[in-house]
Amino acid sequence: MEYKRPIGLDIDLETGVIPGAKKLVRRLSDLKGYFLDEEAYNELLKEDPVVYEVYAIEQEEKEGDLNFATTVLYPGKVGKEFFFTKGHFHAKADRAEIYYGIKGKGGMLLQTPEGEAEWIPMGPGTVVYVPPYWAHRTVNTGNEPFIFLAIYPSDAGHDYGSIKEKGFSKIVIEEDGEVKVVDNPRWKE
Ligand SMILES: O=C(CO)[C@@H](O)[C@H](O)[C@H](O)COP(=O)(O)O
Ligand SMILES: [Fe+2]
Repeated sequence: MEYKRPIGLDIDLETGVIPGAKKLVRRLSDLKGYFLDEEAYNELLKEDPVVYEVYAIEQEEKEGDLNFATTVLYPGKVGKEFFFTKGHFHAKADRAEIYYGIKGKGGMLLQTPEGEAEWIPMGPGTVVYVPPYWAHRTVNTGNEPFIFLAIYPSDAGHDYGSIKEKGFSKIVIEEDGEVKVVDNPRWKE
């Protein structure tokens, strides 16, 4: 049998960069239709800022193997809504995942297929278990990059469709200088 070689790498804990990883960049223009305030979205689109970057070390989509990736989620808001990742179910919906907070301040919105949502605040050292079947999106509620590591089955895949269409039942906003998790007025079951 041919064995794969082990990997040992140092994540840059200041920048989130994983040496040799595949880099993915998501700009505001990649998130069209995701934010509530369309006017604020179109205004900020003139600058089209980078919202997040992902550094991933991925294996073939085979049962039993693992991928890992850091995400660098930049601070910012569209209207009242904090910058977030697209959010997804896994294509193989029963695949779980572990997140680990490295730097900055934020949290994770999770949601069942029925739309039951949960908010878990995250900072450096926070570990989050994403159970099978839960969609997940991270949100930066601070004013520096929010950096975290994700470890997930290499055959999990991403299913962005239903979140893109319906969003999460909760949104994370700044109101009166406070972080609030409130009902999404546009949520439709
Ligand atoms: O959950 C995973 C992998 O299963 C993370 O690595 C995200 O892929 C990343 O934080 C970007 O978020 P999305 O754009 O994929 O929602
Ligand atoms: Fe995931």
